[in-house]
Amino acid sequence: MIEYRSVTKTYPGGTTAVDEFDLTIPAHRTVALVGSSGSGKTTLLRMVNRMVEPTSGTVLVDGQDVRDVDRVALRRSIGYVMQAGGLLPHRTVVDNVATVPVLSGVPRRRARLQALELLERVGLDPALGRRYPGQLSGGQQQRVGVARALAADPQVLLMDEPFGAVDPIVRRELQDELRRLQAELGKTVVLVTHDVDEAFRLADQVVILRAGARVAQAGTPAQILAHPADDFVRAFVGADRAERTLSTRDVRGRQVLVDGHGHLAGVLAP
Ligand SMILES: Nc1ncnc2c1ncn2[C@@H]1O[C@H](COP(=O)(O)OP(=O)(O)OP(=O)(O)O)[C@@H](O)[C@H]1O
Repeated sequence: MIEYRSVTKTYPGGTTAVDEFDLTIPAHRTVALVGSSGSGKTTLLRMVNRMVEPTSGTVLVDGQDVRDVDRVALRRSIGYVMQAGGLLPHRTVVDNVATVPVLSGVPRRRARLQALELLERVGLDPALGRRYPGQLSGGQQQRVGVARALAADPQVLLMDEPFGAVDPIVRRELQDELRRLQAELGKTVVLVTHDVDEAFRLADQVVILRAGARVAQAGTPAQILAHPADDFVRAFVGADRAERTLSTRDVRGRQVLVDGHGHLAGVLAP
């Protein structure tokens, strides 16, 4: 479980990126922080592993104030996936994945074997382990980034625009993969994205942020879509977008769903 209690972050230049933020993220759930550029999403994420320290307030992971945990130990115990993988270019894929376990004392051979298993787990051929990151596609690099974040078997996974740098088809594949992994592993995932569709697809809870990380609305995707809190949320999620407004029609005795463009969206089960 991750708790933000009245957290504020004012950067040295005077920008208050996060203003009195409160949120509880239950264990084993995926929460998406969504908002436009500069709304404080990355700042919020990085406060969990102390890459950013709050100006005031407290962040707790499993009931423990992160300030009371050694920074290096904390960072190694929390998986972090960033945009474009963030891989070390001069290390092979397998060594990228094995780095944190080796630093934490796992013998190199065992760490490499585990890394090969992890590559398989994220849908990559382990033979790619011998390559360098520059010899992989963007989507493959992102998968390696996920494998690396999982290597220390963390309870918490922080993901900052993890699929931002790939094309829409690969993005969709990676999203499906993450859903599968999440169903299998049950980590506590905090996902930062500016893509509301991605948030709805992946998260149990979605938090929509205005500037200063002020919560415009928090809820399940269904709650937010059905009852947007205000015009800001409505505009942000496009609740009235044609592809989201569905209605039923009777076609030869079967109920079919059509979207606002009149395109078939599905068939209702009898
Ligand atoms: N190291 C820093 N020093 C000064 N100001 C910063 C720093 N990091 C972020 N900011 C400012 O804090 C605000 C929030 O930034 P943050 O990166 O958390 O937002 P974001 O929602 O993740 O944005 P994006 O989607 O563009 O990544 C912005 O106004 C940004 O300019």
